[in-house]
Amino acid sequence: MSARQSVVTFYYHLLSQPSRALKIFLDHNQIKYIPKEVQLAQGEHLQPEFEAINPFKKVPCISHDGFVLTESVAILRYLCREFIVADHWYPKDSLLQARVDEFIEWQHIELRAPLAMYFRTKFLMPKITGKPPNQATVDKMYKLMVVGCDKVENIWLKDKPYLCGNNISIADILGACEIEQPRMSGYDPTEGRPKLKEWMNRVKTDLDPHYADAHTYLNAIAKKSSGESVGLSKL
Ligand SMILES: N[C@@H](CCC(=O)N[C@@H](CS)C(=O)NCC(=O)O)C(=O)O
Repeated sequence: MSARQSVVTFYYHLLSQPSRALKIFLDHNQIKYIPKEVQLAQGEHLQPEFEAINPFKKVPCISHDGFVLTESVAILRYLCREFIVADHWYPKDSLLQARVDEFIEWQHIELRAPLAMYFRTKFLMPKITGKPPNQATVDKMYKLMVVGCDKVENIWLKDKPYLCGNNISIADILGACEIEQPRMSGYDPTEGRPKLKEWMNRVKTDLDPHYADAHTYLNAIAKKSSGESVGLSKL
């Protein structure tokens, strides 16, 4: 267990993919934390009080015994060092750890960027601004999103049950939370991708009830015809 005495203070919002990944990891590993939901729709993250905590004005971030850390990947690695968690989450073995790092580095640009941008341009910004989406941008993001999801199906999951080998790791939590995001804008990456679908089910089974809990709000939006009739008061 951590040498530090205080519990983690966790700033998050559940429509944020990396926030969900962190919440699932904290809950699953029974790491005590004080939850601080940051109301993005109300611009709470832009207020001086939050800026004083995270100058980047984004979620997630944590504060642990006065040590503030941003960036979900850095936070997950920190938690794996500071708390007693099973080795498979971020293996100490150099080669196994390198495989986890390989996915985490890859996913920022090739998975997270297009999936998040598709969600943002097709669903989120029209909701916020009341203006129709820029179709050319939506189409561009759609194509990149399909390429990213195909790479998960055909390369990352080609011959192994989890993204980085035979065991679940922080890569799987981060990856699964990204894959969930475009469902809110009407695109389900598991359709037509059997390996990805099986892997998502495997990850959910491993992490429930915490996985389902973190995705309650997202599932409600995804269910209602791409969220058209769901308000974003909690965003
Ligand atoms: N690379 C960061 C991404 C953080 C990020 O982009 N957070 C988004 C939500 S997913 C946010 O807070 N956006 C608010 C804004 O940009 O105004 C991480 O992985 O933690």
